[in-house]
Amino acid sequence: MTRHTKQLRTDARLIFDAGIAAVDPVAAVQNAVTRQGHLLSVAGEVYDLHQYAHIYAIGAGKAGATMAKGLENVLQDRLTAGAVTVKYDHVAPVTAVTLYEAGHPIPDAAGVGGAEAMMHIAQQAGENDLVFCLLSGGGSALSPAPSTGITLEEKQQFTSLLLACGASIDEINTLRKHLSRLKGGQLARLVAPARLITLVLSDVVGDRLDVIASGPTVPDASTFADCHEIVARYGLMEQLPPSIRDHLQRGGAGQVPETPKAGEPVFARHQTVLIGSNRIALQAAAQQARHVGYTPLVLSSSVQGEAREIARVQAAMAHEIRQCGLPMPPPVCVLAGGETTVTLLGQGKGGRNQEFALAAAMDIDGLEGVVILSGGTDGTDGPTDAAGAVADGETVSRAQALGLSPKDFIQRSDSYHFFTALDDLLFTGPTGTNVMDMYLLLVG
Ligand SMILES: Nc1ncnc2c1ncn2[C@@H]1O[C@H](COP(=O)(O)OP(=O)(O)O)[C@@H](O)[C@H]1O
Ligand SMILES: O=C(O)[C@@H](CO)OP(=O)(O)O
Ligand SMILES: [Mg+2]
Repeated sequence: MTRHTKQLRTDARLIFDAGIAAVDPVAAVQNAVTRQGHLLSVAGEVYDLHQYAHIYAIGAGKAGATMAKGLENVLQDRLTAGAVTVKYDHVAPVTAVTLYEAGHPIPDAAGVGGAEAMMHIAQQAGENDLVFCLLSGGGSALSPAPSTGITLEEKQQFTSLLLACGASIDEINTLRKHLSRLKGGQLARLVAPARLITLVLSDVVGDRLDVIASGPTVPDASTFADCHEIVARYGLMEQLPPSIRDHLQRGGAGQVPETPKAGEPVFARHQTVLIGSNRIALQAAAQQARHVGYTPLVLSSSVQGEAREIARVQAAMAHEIRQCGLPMPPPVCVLAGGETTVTLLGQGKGGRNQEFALAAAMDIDGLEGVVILSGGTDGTDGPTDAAGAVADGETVSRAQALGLSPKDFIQRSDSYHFFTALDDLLFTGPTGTNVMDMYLLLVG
């Protein structure tokens, strides 16, 4: 006897929400940073607040406002000032910190204003000051500080080129770091000699600190030589705006200083803490799954690849569990996370999670007691107002009854309208956090 699909759907949503709650930036900051009187404890290290004249908060990222809020809750009147850039509308009620709302993924003039405010604070912070840097996904586009000679327009043009060429976030950010005055550890140079604590919410597979938001406060292992390789690999040289080509060429010839490397004294007074990640979200979701009666199985927080292909793997697991109880008998909740990609096929509307759910629906057609939920933890999947979508074994037959062909919708990259018609989009609203996506499979 399988659990009713409706119950599975309710449970899937509960499990997804528990994952998101675990990486809520306000809570995550307050878990990592605690205060007792004048003693501040940051992931095991203790700071005596009496030793610091001023405490500042700088940073950038989609979760910047909620991270700042968490820090204000802990530091209260000890926080002197701050400048944090967030994506438009990703705000939270903060008092000491000034929020700059700016464009993402293409940087804009508002972002330049935020980056300048952040660099100003970093520069004026002295030996007796403490600077918190709050970083989350989106931080790269939200902190444009083009190297001398490069205009914002050129950087915008270049960003569009980069995002469309198929390069990985690691490769994209290697280039960004070498065209910036603050990325790739250069912000740490400005903060020194002040004490620096960086709090990071990871939105990249592997949680690499030098990749998230282009690692403005950590050592950068990449070089101008790497930039040249990437430009060659994606055939970008001809399309580069002239100032950018010139800058990379001068960098390659040793005429522009490299980003700071590991071991440089600039990182001596620096602590970095990863406060939230996809793995942390999955673990909390798994706990919730157990709580509502499923055996949880966390597969991986590092899923990457074409959304519609990854979805087929999850659907295949559904078949195996249903048919022969392997790798575990129902009720089971298989959890995975990461960030897929979508090769667009048409002009429709959708996101990688909606596409995932649509592809999964086609493969679990007719299966009883199976629900698949795919959702972005930031609450916005692609250029839509949905976080993702939910599919079950009846999704395809319900669509067909409405005269809709799932295959046509996939071919038009129009998963949003497919799930709109079925009323199966997943809505959370902007969550204030951002640790990539979660893929849940429930077999009851
Ligand atoms: N019609 C569509 N169908 C499926 N995916 C889409 C569609 N349009 C855009 N996307 C995908 O949405 C992604 C951007 O999603 P978004 O949630 O804004 O990213 P992030 O949260 O990582 O910044 C792009 O990688 C793009 O491939
Ligand atoms: O800011 C960035 O560099 C990346 C990774 O952290 O985030 P996003 O893909 O959201 O722009
Ligand atoms: Mg998103």
